[in-house]
Amino acid sequence: MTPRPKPYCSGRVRPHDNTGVAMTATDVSPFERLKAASAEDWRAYCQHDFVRQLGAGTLPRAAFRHYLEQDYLFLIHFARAWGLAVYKSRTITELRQGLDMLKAIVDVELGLHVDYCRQWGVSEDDLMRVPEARATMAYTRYVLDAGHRGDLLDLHVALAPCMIGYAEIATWLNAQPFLMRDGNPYASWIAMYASEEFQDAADAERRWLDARLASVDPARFAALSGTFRDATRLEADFWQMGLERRF
Ligand SMILES: Cc1ncc(C[n+]2csc(CCO)c2C)c(N)n1
Repeated sequence: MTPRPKPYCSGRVRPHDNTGVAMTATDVSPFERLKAASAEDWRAYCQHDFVRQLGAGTLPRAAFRHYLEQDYLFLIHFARAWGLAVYKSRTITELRQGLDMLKAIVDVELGLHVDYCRQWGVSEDDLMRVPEARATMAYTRYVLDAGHRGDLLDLHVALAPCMIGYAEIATWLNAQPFLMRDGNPYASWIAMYASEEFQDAADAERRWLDARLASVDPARFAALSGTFRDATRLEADFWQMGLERRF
């Protein structure tokens, strides 16, 4: 699959545009500034060994199965997080957005996940019995707590590494020379997150965040950056949990 062009610039400030007028840091989108504030953690998450091995086709199948099992539990808690987004909504538009995400996960994605797990030798009964790993608990409960303590923006920022990270990971993988293009057992996983539908959803989330972040003051931006960094590190821990098959 051909990677799509990035909707935003890379996060580095271009010194000049073609008018010859010096550009400032404000030319970088607010979401890119959020990423830039956690650049090393973001890179460690998006370019984690789990991701690299998945792209190279060398990831042990047992590690991927362990990840898929935990991801089933993860999805259930993410559905709850969108339920919380409904509760935290102040407008009908926000409420409908949360409801649509909640319904998409409950009515569609969980079913697709069960089907996909079956292809990997994990039955629905197996999924029902999976004990929750600590990394799954830590990440999902962190996101729910960020939403409980804060407002809808705090919740969206905590959800951003999930919503946007996977889209960036798929785009990045498709551009890597180490990508196994033929016969990669993980090709359908990469293709799903590289799909136009998924990339469009990530773009919509970037736009939502850019609109909200544009009007926050520096202290609030710093606090949100902390939430974003925490959630990003918890995503990296989730990969590591898969790699080590840890509970
Ligand atoms: C650990 C982990 N992080 C992110 C995703 C991707 N993801 C899960 S739910 C959702 C939004 C609604 O579909 C997205 C993008 C995942 N599967 N597992």
